Amino acid sequence: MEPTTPPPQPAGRLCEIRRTKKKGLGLYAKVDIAKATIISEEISVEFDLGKYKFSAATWEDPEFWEGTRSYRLQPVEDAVSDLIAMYKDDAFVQTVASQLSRSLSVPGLSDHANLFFTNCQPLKLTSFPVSIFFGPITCAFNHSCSGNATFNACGTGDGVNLVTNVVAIKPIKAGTEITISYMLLPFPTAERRLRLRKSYRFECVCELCMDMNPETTESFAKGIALMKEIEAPIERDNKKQKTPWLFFKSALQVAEGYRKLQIKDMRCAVLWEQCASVAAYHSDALRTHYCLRWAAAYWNTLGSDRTEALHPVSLSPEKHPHWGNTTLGLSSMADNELFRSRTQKDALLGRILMAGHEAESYDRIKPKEEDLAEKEKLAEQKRAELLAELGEEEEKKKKKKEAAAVPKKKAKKKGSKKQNGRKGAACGAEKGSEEAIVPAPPDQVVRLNAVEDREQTEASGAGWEEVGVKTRPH
Ligand SMILES: C[S@@+](CC[C@H](N)C(=O)[O-])C[C@H]1O[C@@H](n2cnc3c(N)ncnc32)[C@H](O)[C@@H]1O
Repeated sequence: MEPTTPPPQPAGRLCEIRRTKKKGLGLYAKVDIAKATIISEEISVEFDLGKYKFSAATWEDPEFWEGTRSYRLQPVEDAVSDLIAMYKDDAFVQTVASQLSRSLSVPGLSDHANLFFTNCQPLKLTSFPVSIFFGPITCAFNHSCSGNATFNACGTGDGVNLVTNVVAIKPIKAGTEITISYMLLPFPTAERRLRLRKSYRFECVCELCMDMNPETTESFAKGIALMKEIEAPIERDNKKQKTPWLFFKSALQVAEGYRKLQIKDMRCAVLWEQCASVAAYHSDALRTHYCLRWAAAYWNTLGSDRTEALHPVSLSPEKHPHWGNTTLGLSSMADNELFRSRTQKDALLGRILMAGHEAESYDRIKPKEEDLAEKEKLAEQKRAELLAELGEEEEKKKKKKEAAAVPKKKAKKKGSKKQNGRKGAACGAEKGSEEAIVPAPPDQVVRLNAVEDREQTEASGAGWEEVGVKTRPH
């Protein structure tokens, strides 16, 4: 018998809950919804996943799901009893949790554990893993491998509650089902379905999975190949000892790749934010700027107010003496008298962050020609100073040697010829004090150039990738 369609339930101004054909309940647009509109917003429950010892392995482990009542379900039970205790006054949480709690004490329950998890989303916010237990509206959004909306979790600012909002990533016509992607699924259809089955225990019936059109499949396959290609540097650097520098370098490539693929979700925002943190940590204000702008632009598209929270990222926790402090950037602004007042600083940072939705291309932050000329002049001066310094040093050493050699020379006149032939500096010293400032031996020149190159590059930011990876301390 066909299930009776429940009367539309109030879900908000823009969407309502209805019965779908094959997926139980779902959310439908009541009106035409423009891209980037916040469709729903509600308080959700946040868990510290670490506390319940859910590792990525458990998540993927078929035994975890297949097993009857095994010790593996203990974390679910713990989580549920904590839920009940924590949300005494929340009718929704109480109903779901007590249902789960009852089910959990019956053998053969992996489906119920699954029910719990299908209404949860594992997330890695900041540095700790958390899972979000969705509120009653958010948990009614069905999945699609090419969803027209995305969910997004952000703090309410009180440091306690977590808001989940669902934001349109495409224009959605009235009457269309609103779907989100439960997982990041840059895989071919068969693999996507397998992953969904393993993690969420349903057979996906979304349009992309049902679409056998070779064109779509082919373009999707191309997308995946490209995605793998762009994510390869991070994979590779992860295998090597990952350093912040390497991370930044490959993260930028990935971010650019996401942009080319027109992927616009939390991944992008988080990635740019991480890049910004790395750059800010190293007092690289220009790159901090650049990455923060991208992060802000993505969060904004997702309808998040996280832009506000980005401000602390711009404050470099530690200044590294060697790493390009610029007078233009956020790090130095943070130290400036003018910006000590919080409101002033916030206003300014706000302007900076919001100013460049279409952030300049990476190339544009390379130094201008005239800056380079100026830097070259300075480097030349520095080089001359260093050479002079080295000359003085050499002279001192030479005089010391001379003083030490005089009694020996007297004793062994023949031996002095050999000694002179060996060292240029010593040879010059013997000829007279004007010739004491001799060109440094080749190894010194090389070292000098290396120092100079690095200083120049660090100050300008040019050649950052190549030089940065090799020479910067991590
Ligand atoms: C978070 S709930 C969504 C609301 C659910 N349809 C309901 O009636 O409560 C997730 C469940 O919806 C169903 N579902 C969601 N997306 C689906 C899809 N693309 N294909 C098949 N089933 C889906 C699965 O049963 C899944 O476990």
